[in-house]
Amino acid sequence: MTTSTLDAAAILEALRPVQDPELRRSLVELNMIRDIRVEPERVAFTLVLTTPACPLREFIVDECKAAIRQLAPIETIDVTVTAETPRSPALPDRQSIKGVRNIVAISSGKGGVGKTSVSVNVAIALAQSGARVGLLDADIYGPNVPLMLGLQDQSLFVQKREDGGEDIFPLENYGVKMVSMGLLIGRDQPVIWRGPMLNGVIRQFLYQVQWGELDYLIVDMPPGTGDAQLTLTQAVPLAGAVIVTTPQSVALLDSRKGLNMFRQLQVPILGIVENMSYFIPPDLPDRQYDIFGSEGGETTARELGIPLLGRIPLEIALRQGGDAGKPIVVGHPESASAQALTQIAKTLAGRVSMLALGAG
Ligand SMILES: Nc1ncnc2c1ncn2[C@@H]1O[C@H](COP(=O)(O)OP(=O)(O)OP(=O)(O)O)[C@@H](O)[C@H]1O
Repeated sequence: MTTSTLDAAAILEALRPVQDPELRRSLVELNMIRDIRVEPERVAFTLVLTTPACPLREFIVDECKAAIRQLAPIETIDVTVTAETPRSPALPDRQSIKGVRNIVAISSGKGGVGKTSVSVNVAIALAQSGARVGLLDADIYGPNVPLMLGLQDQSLFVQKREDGGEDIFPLENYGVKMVSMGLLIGRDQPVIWRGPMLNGVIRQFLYQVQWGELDYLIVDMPPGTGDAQLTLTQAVPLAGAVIVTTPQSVALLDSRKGLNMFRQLQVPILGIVENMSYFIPPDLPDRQYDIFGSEGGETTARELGIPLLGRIPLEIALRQGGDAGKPIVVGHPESASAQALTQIAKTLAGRVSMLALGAG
């Protein structure tokens, strides 16, 4: 079959009924189909997704090919997939960070639930998908991000500007740019900052870092709902917040307090991540033990009307990866927890784009 009777306009019309499954709008109307080329016996075009981490990439490509083949039985259809991540809307009383399209807060009601592990692995998984990613470790009470990224022995480069201000340059590993309050404060210094002083530091920190162009800035928040959380939430326009819980704490009031804070400040809740959901023994990786029951996260998410972004098993390799500065999505991408984290990153990216395009 040749393509002699076809032109780019015909291809575009054939693709018009194909919808973005999440946005439920035509790919053509969303300007996601570009650069159509019709050659003898071959059609090629570029598909511009709304996030490099699109969870439905393959599905959309297949739908496009099927739609074109309904028009004519063309064997060779080459689709070049790229992405342009939309920018979260600006808010009148909040100051955006230059070059940063979407800021995502990772929070938890209490400490030790795995918030930092989720932040680090999700950031790397997004970078692995091709996104430009930054990670801001704002958890001054447990600044473990540098350790988990294998950057604990480095120091931040701070440069004085002519106007008297300072520029802070992020460190980078596994494709993720990172700054940590911990690196700035110094590891041996006790964190004695309170209220106003801490708030000033957080603000300085947000706007002085030279991130460059980022699709996502992941912020590892301090646990709970204190001053630091309020400052962060009120300073920058957040694309949304993720709440990390464990099966035991998911039903507790703690995490609901966090939800209420974000709701009151009009920050969209992107979803709940249930960590340490079940146990996978290292010597029997096909087994899974639901130590705490298996319904908690799902039930709570449903009750609260918030998506459950995913459940991450308790796996020794996850802790070991964090301790060794080689997070599990890098060290053991085949493991159940790495796959859960990668899927969470994709779902999250999809939600952020949906909200940015006003389709939440
Ligand atoms: N799914 C998991 N499987 C195994 N170990 C885990 C898992 N999630 C977290 N951990 C381990 O639990 C400990 C606490 O995790 P992490 O530091 O990510 O939690 P956090 O909520 O950020 O804590 P903090 O409040 O201290 O910042 C770490 O040693 C981490 O490696």
